[in-house]
Amino acid sequence: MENIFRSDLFAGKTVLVTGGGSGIGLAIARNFGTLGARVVIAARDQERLIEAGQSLREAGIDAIELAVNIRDNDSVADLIEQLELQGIGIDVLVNNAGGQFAAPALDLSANGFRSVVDLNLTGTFLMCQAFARHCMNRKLPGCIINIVLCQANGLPGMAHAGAAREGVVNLTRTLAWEWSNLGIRVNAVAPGTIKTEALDQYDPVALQEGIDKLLIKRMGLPEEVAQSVAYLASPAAGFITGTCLALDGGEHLTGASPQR
Ligand SMILES: CCC/C=C/C(=O)SCCNC(=O)CCNC(=O)[C@H](O)C(C)(C)COP(=O)([O-])OP(=O)([O-])OC[C@H]1O[C@@H](n2cnc3c(N)ncnc32)[C@H](O)[C@@H]1OP(=O)([O-])[O-]
Ligand SMILES: NC(=O)C1=CN([C@@H]2O[C@H](COP(=O)(O)OP(=O)(O)OC[C@H]3O[C@@H](n4cnc5c(N)ncnc54)[C@H](OP(=O)(O)O)[C@@H]3O)[C@@H](O)[C@H]2O)C=CC1
Repeated sequence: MENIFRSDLFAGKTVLVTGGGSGIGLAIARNFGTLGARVVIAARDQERLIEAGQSLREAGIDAIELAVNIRDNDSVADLIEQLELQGIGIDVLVNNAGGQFAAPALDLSANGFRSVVDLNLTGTFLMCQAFARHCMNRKLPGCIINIVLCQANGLPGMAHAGAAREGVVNLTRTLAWEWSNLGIRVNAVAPGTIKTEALDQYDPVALQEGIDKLLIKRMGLPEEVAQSVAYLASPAAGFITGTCLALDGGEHLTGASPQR
């Protein structure tokens, strides 16, 4: 996919992408790297992360891998501490790590519901808070982009994820208010169905039914998400905060297809 941005747009900037070792997160990291940024990719699976980091370096990108479990406050604090010890300042945080499983609401155990809220909502909050403190320490502005899900019309078959991600959209607005005085812009991107390996765990028939309902009848590409995120982090979006950009072929109008 053609990159519409200037190749030195993020020169001198460092971007931290959670879940940057795979799928959409890796595409986001690669895109920022291609536009001149140093990228830090962070997730749990070290083997996958190192492989992803190597692929970025082979493409000439300055990339660093670090471990984090965003559900664990100590792990999040440790990530930021390691960066600060190495003298690495983060300018842009992309909260991409997340996920869920499909299950009817009546079948969800309390622990299953809690684990998805914990990952997607609490984990995102912990990363945002640690980043805002990091910006305060540096006395520099910052930018947060939260990757959510298209959940505007409800998310049948994924009640936990819909609730958690709607929570992140509201959190995005609230943090935009609270941290405006720190010069931190906070926005979200809500992708619809995006072609990544992670989709293998969903019912292909249900996915196709969703695509058939769309106004733009195809899956989105990770690179399309990456370019939207780059736009929101760029000076061109300097007047934008507290928004959620739908990147979903119209799914926010047509409604989600029930997952089974
Ligand atoms: C259209 C699609 C668009 C979206 C695409 C994407 O998002 S792509 C991205 C796609 N990538 C991903 O989605 C990957 C991300 N997924 C994950 O990281 C994890 O699976 C997790 C956060 C969902 C749970 O993490 P965890 O370490 O806390 O897991 P744990 O093992 O400790 O279980 C906790 C509770 O959850 C329950 N439970 C778990 N799985 C299932 C299931 N399949 N079924 C039913 N229940 C399930 C489990 O039984 C337990 O409850 P119990 O028995 O004690 O009452
Ligand atoms: N593909 C799609 O259609 C859509 C995806 N999304 C969202 O976009 C994001 C990326 O999705 P995609 O690339 O497709 O799927 P992936 O499963 O490849 O990405 C999820 C990433 O999150 C990381 N992650 C999960 N749990 C944790 C944790 N506790 N701490 C740190 N990192 C964690 C994973 O790495 P590791 O396991 O190594 O920790 C992985 O890299 C997810 O939030 C997903 O829900 C939203 C809409 C649609």
